[in-house]
Amino acid sequence: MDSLQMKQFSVLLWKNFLLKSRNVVGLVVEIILIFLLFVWTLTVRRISKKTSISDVIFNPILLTLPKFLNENFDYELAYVPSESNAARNITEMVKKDLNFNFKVQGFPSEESFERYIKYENKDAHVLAAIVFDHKFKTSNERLPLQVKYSLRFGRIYDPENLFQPSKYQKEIEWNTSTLFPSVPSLGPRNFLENDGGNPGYIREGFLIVQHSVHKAIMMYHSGRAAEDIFANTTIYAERFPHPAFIHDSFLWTFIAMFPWTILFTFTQMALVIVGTIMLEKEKRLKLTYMYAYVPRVCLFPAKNRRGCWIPGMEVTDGCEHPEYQLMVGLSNAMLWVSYFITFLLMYFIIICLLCGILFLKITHERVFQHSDPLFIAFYFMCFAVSSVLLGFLISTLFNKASLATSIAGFLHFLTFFPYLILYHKYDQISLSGKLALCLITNTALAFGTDLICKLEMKGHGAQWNNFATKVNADDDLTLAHIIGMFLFSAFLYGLVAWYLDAVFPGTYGVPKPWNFFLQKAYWFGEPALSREESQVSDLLSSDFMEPEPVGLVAGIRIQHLYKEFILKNSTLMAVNDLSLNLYEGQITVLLGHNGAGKTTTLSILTGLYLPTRGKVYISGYDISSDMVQIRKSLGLCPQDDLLFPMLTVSEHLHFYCVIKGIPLQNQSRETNRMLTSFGLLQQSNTMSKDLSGGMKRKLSIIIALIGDTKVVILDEPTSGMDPVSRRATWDLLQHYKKDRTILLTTHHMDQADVLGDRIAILVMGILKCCGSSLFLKKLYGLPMF
Ligand SMILES: Nc1ncnc2c1ncn2[C@@H]1O[C@H](COP(=O)(O)OP(=O)(O)OP(=O)(O)O)[C@@H](O)[C@H]1O
Repeated sequence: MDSLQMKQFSVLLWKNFLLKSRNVVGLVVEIILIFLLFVWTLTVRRISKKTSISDVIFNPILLTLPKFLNENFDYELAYVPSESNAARNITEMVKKDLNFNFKVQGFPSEESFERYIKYENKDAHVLAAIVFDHKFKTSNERLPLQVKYSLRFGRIYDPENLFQPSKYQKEIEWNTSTLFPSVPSLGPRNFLENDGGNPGYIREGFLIVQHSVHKAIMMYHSGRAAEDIFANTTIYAERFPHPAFIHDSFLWTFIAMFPWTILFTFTQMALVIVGTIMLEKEKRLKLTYMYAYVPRVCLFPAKNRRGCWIPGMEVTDGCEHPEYQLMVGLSNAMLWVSYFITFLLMYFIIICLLCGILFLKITHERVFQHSDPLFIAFYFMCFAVSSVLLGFLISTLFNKASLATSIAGFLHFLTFFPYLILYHKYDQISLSGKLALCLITNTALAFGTDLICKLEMKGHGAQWNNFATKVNADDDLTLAHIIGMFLFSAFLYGLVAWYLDAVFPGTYGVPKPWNFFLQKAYWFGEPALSREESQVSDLLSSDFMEPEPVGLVAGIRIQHLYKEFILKNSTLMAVNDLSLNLYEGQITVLLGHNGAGKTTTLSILTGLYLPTRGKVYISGYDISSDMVQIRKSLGLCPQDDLLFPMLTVSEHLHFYCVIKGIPLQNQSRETNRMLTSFGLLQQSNTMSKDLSGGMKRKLSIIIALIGDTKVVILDEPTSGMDPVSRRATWDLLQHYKKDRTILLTTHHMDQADVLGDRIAILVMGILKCCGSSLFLKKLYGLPMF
């Protein structure tokens, strides 16, 4: 970045922050919205009390069969494989040990047992199946000494109604694949229940059946010796005692609602990012609405001044102009970076508020007790980076603001769904599966907030020194992974957005070839050699074209220019084979009725539209390849005033002086000269929203002329001015035309007559005649049309 670019970038940020600071009401509204979202978090914090639980000593429990077994009902003990006598004998011994009238039934394979359960509706009948993991070659083959088996239990049935699954159905999942509960706790699990509660390894009969199987296997191998050992043995189960601890019911509620709260908190930002960029793209503003998004967002749709509904955005009047910032010489990269920094700053403010709510002692207890606020802020900032770039990506995919914003809102919630759907299967997902899911920003956010809550529940909190360690032994995913995935997905989103923005810039803007990134010129710029050396022209000579002036340099050369618009069922040739030279030191007026093609021609000259065919050279540079170079000396006054309503006249001029590279020491001389010339000196501290229509036009003309602009394009510059101001402006334009190539459009004959050194008349996109006012008067007589 050279020093001019540094200055341009700083002035962009200066402008954004200045505008933001003047929109205090909007900022307050946003803070209130965030605060409302978190009021309920604090309310839950307030109503959920911490309880001190004294040390817990559990009573021993005699292992018995489940209480819900009903004597009058047929229960079964199953075994696999049925052809093994050893398996059958052991199951019979288990039945005898349990002292219950089970029917013992064998199955050749585990699959056949499953079929029996599923298709013969026997799950209420089978208490357990003992599945031996051995290949028995003959039915009399003995069990090996090292026995491998598994116990399979059925569902719990309501003791009152054996054919109805228990209402605790969900809770009986035993999670046998994990060593620890996925949600950790400071105290013992289900500390009020002697038998450990759910999963019901004791109360559902698992321990007693397991003990009986072990007893049977030992007796099978050791016979009497084992029988003697067990003859006078009674088995009790007793949970470990636990020292006193603090039970905080809040965290149990919070872990369920925190990802949701975070999701809603950032919804507005997701909409704002896409909505802002899309509006600028759709309305050809790129950047000029930037001031509007910060404070003036709302949760409800708003209407812009053209009556279109924009979800969640309030649109400000007065700043519509085709990619103006690019046209006056800012680079696309600089615009994106300034978007990025400004949005990131917005996130930063929200994240600071969020951290304030999480870490300040607003109620009797802080929401987070153990985590490091700086780490949490860093974590959310990494999310913000990813989220901003995802917003950039979405905005490059669409051309319509309303559609893109709706889809962004929809995607914001949709991308949270993988977390919701997979929440109960979380333990079964491999690390690589989790990392793949973390490519979706909101899913990663939800996984991460979940981990933060778990670390809080463990009493460690999320800290710089533990963010790369596992939260529990069964979960490989750490906060370090999540942060890494935020940054990686941000990189991917940014890469795709950059490519799409270049190749599909939308309705306005010049698309680059698909392989632009392979071209040296993209990275190192076009060599200055592309500057046109000769000014040989093949303009048509006819009775309607005055011969070209001799000895003048053509600042703009248009050659066989065509612009075709594809409409629904037809095509429209807005500019048709236009060839024209515009000379330095002259004002060339493009005259034509409404719809003649004047603005379209100007739009091509400024790089807003790509020509369908033809060439245009400005200061010797080809517009198709050297637009960046051309824009450095281009001044533009668009048909609609491009002004920031909340900036004063002098702030506008400072902004554009810096962008045009005018040294600071010359700025006040330059701006004072211009303001005095145009009679705006008294209004220099007036905000542009308070200027009259004519004054706004004058300011737009000053912006076009300021700096070393060699080529000035003015689209109906005096529209809306009173006759005196018009006359004064004409005089000034005559004064400023020296060394400049000025192109001006109008439909007013008198303006063309007074101002135009040469007048080109366009009719339905076709150049009908071109020459001095005198030449045209001779040709047509008065009035011309
Ligand atoms: N983006 C577009 N898509 C389709 N048609 C367009 C587009 N822009 C302009 N046109 C059409 O091209 C023709 C020329 O329009 P243009 O705006 O260049 O005329 P103009 O001479 O500037 O008119 P005015 O004096 O009213 O501004 C018109 O018929 C217009 O409807």
